[in-house]
Amino acid sequence: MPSEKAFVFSVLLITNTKLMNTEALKTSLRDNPFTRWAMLLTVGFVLAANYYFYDALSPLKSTLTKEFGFTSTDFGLFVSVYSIPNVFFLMAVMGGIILDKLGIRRTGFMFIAFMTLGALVTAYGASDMYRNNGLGYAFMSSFMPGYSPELKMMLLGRFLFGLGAETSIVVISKIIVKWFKGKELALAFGVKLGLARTGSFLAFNLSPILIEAEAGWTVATWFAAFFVTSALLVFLIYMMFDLKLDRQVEHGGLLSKSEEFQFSDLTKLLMNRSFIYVTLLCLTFYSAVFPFLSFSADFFLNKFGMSIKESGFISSLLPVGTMIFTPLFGFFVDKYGKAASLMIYGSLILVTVHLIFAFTGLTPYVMMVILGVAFSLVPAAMWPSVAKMVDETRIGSAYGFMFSVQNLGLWAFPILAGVVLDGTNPEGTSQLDYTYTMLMFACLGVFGLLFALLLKREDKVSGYGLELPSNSK
Ligand SMILES: C[C@H](NC(=O)[C@@H](N)CCCCN)C(=O)O
Repeated sequence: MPSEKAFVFSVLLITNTKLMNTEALKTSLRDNPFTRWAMLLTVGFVLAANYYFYDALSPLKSTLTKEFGFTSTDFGLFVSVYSIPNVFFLMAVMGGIILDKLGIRRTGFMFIAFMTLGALVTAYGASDMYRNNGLGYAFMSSFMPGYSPELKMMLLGRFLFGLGAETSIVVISKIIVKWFKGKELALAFGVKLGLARTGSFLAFNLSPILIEAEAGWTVATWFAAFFVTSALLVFLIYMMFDLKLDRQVEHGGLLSKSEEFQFSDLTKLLMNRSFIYVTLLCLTFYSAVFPFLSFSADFFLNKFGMSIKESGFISSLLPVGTMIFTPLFGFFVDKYGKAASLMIYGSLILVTVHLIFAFTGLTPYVMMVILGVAFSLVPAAMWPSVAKMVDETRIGSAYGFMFSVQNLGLWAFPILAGVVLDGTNPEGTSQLDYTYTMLMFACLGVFGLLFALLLKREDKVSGYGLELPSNSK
């Protein structure tokens, strides 16, 4: 009889605990749509600041030449140094491993802090305070006299910025999965990209206005740096909610021990042909877009004789297009599939637009919107496709690896674009000819197209179902 009572008591206890756990899950913060989307907006702000800073100096290339004597190669170096920590120290991959070990809050804070420090150092390197023999000026003047002390300090700043920025994107992807898994995940990814691109859009339009400020053109660089600093503060708010959610679901974090990165995972990834093709597409496609975007305002300024403001505005049409189209194509991929085909169409459009830029004088307004369609088709189809090829528990390592490979292109091609520009234009020329630079970007697009075709062909063999709707796999 006592044992019978004990049995009934245990059953009641287990049932009660289960009920309490279910209740906790039901009422956790992530189950409240308002809180979930508010969290997306919070981390979206961090991403927007990240993308704003990345692009803030692109419409100011001619200003940097006027103020500091930057050549096109110097500008290319400045753009590309962002990628050095991610290519040569595999920071995006390492960041993913650190993320698995330390969790979202500590990793996020650490890398966004690096990003902030880098942004502030860059703005300081361009400031009058530094140029009037400020801290570090004498040191930066004491070596490599071929490079100005301004350029050297700004390179150091952008290096630190890049070290933090890429891993913070990986952290934010994990955050989206944490809050939206089993809910509106694909849409959330689309909106996240849209918010990120809002940062680029603002950068191309605000920087040309801010350089006209009474306090001097460096208001543009300080504003960008303070935007990133505010993102660090906003992330602190996110951390409070993240902690609360973790307490509610009674887990230390989203990832379990078995999800931790192992080096054998990388070997498995490298044996997967579909993954290799999508990574190579990521490398070539993004190398034909981001480095192009960094030079685009200067290209419009030189080819069409536009003002800094107008050329910045045209560049910003690319992110505007993506803000609208990426969530739409994401929705399409979820519902109807055709991801591999969309990547082919996106690559084809990219090549066509770059060739038009190289050889014709067609209005860049329409072309940039069309390029925005290409830049929505490929990302909207690419990132969810990786989730079909790679086990969900390895998705962080897979994205980290892709980011590191992609950064090889984001490092090399801005430098090459600058070298090609300097090499094909006589020194001191008043109007730069971009034909060869544009041809270089078109060639990258051709390689992207080839990898997209191979990916579609491979999909028939591997059976990952890239052409099928999201929920059918
Ligand atoms: C998601 C993807 N972002 C990236 O690929 C980053 N590794 C590079 C970002 C560089 C410019 N901010 C994207 O934006 O589509």
